[in-house]
Amino acid sequence: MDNEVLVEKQADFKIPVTVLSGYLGAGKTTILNHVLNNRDGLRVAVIVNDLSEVNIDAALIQKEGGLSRTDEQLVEMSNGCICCTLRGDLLREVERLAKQERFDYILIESTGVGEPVPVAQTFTYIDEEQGIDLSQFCRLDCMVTVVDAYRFWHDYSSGETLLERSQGAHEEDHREVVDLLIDQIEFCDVLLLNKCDLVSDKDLNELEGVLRTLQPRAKLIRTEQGKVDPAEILNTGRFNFEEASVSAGWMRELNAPVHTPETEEYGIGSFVYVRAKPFHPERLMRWMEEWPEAIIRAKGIMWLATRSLQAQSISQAGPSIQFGPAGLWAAALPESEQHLLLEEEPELADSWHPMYGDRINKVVFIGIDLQRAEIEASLDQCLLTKEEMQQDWDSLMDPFPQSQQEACAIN
Ligand SMILES: Nc1nc2c(ncn2[C@@H]2O[C@H](COP(=O)(O)OP(=O)(O)OP(=O)(O)O)[C@@H](O)[C@H]2O)c(=O)[nH]1
Repeated sequence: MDNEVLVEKQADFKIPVTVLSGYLGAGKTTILNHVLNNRDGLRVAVIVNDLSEVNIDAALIQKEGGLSRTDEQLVEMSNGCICCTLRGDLLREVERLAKQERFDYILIESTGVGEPVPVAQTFTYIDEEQGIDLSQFCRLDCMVTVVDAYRFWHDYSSGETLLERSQGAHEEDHREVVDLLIDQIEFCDVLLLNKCDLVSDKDLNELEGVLRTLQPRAKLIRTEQGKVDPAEILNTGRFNFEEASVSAGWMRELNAPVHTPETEEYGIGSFVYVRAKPFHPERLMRWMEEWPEAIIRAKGIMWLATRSLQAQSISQAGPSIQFGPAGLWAAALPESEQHLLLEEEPELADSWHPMYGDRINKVVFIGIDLQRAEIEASLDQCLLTKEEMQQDWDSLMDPFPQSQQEACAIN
């Protein structure tokens, strides 16, 4: 390569970044150490985020990761989470490391309670407040989520909040453990199913089927003691914000014109419930209180008869059911705005109801051995009857939360 080409190539170099997420104890540090010990001469800068003051993971990596003290660097970010309170610090730290032009790679271990989307946004959007555009120096290469194969179902069905486990990122952190697990799984490029040594083949196959349905785009790799080929998570070129944002299984199902059934071997399946009729709020509430156990994940929008202006969103994972306002229906907008919207989104016009416009119930259900006909029939019972359709909908009782602030767990 002549010198000019080489200089140009170096000027274009953007340091690749891999982010490891995954619930507490899933095996992130173990994986990081394994990758560092097999890094094949790459000069790596590592950022380790810990919620507590004492960064134990950093100490372990320092001891076991074999980083060269002269050529490489370990940065500890403690006492907060890089997806929220320490986001600004992450921006500045990555900018500082990238500008040194000493490293070939940046590896980040997020806290176990960190959400991947805000971390990915840190690399994708210009931060106006700090005037930093990380995309000038870095290229987010791969978002990795580590899943603990042994603890998954336990954590999934525990019904506990992070605060109840004393794992909250702050005193107001009311997130449920299962919602965090699902957020981490639904936004990633690679899923590492770790601790496979502790689970039978049959259970692993079933869990793998569930994870693939929740997250069809990511590459799924089984690991034991974090032993993964570094090439699977470094310099993969897999990250793409737009693709990752719409990669969740429920979103694909919702947008897929034709539903392709998953493998039936473990009875894992999904379907979309679509009805252009509103729900009777009290009957729907009762249905939700008796939520069928076979449903692992549900997500979508709902139309309550008492709320003709606003769509409601529903998001369920295990015992956690979140329900709350999701914005105005297009049919509730002034006519001029409606026209503009319909011009911009012609597919909205295709499904426009002459009386109710875009108001609709559209919910994806993912589960094991889902009794689709039964679920649909019982939900149909919660829709307004023919007679109720003619009555005053506003006079119905509505037990659901009224505002976004009130939006809460139903169970
Ligand atoms: N049996 C078994 N144990 C594992 C495996 N991977 C990691 N461990 C153990 O699980 C525990 C937690 O592993 P870590 O790598 O510290 O997990 P982490 O995700 O970094 O944990 P936090 O930083 O607390 O979120 C340690 O005791 C590991 O030795 C595995 O594949 N099998």
